[in-house]
Amino acid sequence: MSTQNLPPDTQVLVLKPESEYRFELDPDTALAIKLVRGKAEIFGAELVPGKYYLFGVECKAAVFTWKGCTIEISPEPSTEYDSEDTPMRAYGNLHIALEKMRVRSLLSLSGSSLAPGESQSTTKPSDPPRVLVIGPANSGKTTLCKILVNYCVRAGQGWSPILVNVDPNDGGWAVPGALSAAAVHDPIHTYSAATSLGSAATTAPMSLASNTLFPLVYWYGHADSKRNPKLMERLIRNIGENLEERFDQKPENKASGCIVDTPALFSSGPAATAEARQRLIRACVDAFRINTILVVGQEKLSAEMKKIYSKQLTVIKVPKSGGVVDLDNTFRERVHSHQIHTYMYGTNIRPPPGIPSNLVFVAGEPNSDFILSPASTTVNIGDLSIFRIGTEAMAPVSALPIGAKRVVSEMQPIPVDASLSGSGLLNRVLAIMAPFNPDENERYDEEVLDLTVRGFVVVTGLDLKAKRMTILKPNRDSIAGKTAVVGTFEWLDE
Ligand SMILES: Nc1ncnc2c1ncn2[C@@H]1O[C@H](COP(=O)(O)OP(=O)(O)OP(=O)(O)O)[C@@H](O)[C@H]1O
Repeated sequence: MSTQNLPPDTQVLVLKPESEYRFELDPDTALAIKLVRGKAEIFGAELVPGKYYLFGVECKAAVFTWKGCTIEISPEPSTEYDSEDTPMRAYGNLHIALEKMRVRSLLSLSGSSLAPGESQSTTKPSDPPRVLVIGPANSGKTTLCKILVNYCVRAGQGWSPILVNVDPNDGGWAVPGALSAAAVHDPIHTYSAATSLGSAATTAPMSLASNTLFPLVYWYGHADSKRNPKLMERLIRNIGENLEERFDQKPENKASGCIVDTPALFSSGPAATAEARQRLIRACVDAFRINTILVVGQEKLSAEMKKIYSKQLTVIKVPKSGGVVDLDNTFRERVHSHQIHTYMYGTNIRPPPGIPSNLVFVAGEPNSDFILSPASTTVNIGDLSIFRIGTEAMAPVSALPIGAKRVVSEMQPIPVDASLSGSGLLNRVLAIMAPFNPDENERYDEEVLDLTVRGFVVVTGLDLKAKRMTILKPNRDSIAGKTAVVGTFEWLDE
């Protein structure tokens, strides 16, 4: 192919059928990819030919093709290679199996007695696929969830599966520390490490954009799911209880089922964590009425799951992709900071040189659609009731005097006085919660744990003398009179 009219530093790559081009971006670098021939997809989301797709914010991803394709890549990223060894055939088969469950479920929900080609004896009311994806750290759990959800919405059957993210390290559609769920109608695009579950429009749930997903969000407040397992468990159950009533329950949506992405805690680990792991898996299985567990790339975990659950549900071991990148803690911390920045400011990736900005798209949409402008306001400290949940205020058990018991439980909401110098609120992310039950008789001590999140703000300034604090928030809504919960995430607006 002629490279005469191509932007500088552009390479043209021909991919063989069932192979993929993998890339990893360094900080502050961007990449544009254009599909020029054939069909290609990124984690299940199809690329439209002729458009430049833009990637940034340390994105790591792969362009996969079933039948072969030609792509243009500008400029050359520091890490890139192509591979014919992918687990996509296994993932595709998995999708077909889940699709069959959806069709059977829809037929049973719409009262049809027979599926084409099925005899009376095999036709019985069927559950939609409710899938739990577990596996070790960096096994590609989130990526597999995305691929399965994307294949589902691309099937052209009007499905909208619910994607649940109970990995607080990931942040889902909100900020890190959040657990969330959303009904997905359109493919999820991968373009930045800060938005692993897609669209920037969803990173500011308090603002409205035309294509906004409306996630159901709960606030855990920490990156490590082992930090407060009881709280994790409670929030997981809360999401499960809310799913039914929150999302549209027309038959196509109900039959679409759900896919649950989990933290790496769920893989093997020291004996001490085994019980917590089992409890969290059990919480997910019960809360989402899971009927299929997918174990990514770990034989031992898959054997363990089969032993415990094989009587009640299907356990399937799925291969790990060789392309999954090992993400270390420094990278994850950087990503957390990018995620909070993205929540406030949106995504603004500068196109590589030579590519006109009007021709580049982020996730298939104009670049400018992804830029948000947050508001900074100063409020009286007393305008906001702030709580933290148990653990952070607790001394470790080993530090307590012999015989002494904890007086604060992991689940106890503790009021935080922002006017005290040691409040620790400066630069902290706060979740602004939905209102308490207006009926006084329905109120209870730990109610704040069960409230959903309306949005997130960051305390960017504290003036103890004037008893005022400066808050950065993604929109102009007033926060006066609201309740907030603080976790352990800090962020500097640089
Ligand atoms: N085939 C691939 N080619 C290139 N990069 C990939 C591929 N598959 C996954 N990745 C990247 O590898 C990284 C880790 O993958 P992913 O987040 O899916 O793993 P995980 O098991 O969910 O991680 P965690 O430990 O956070 O639970 C992500 O940045 C993802 O985009």
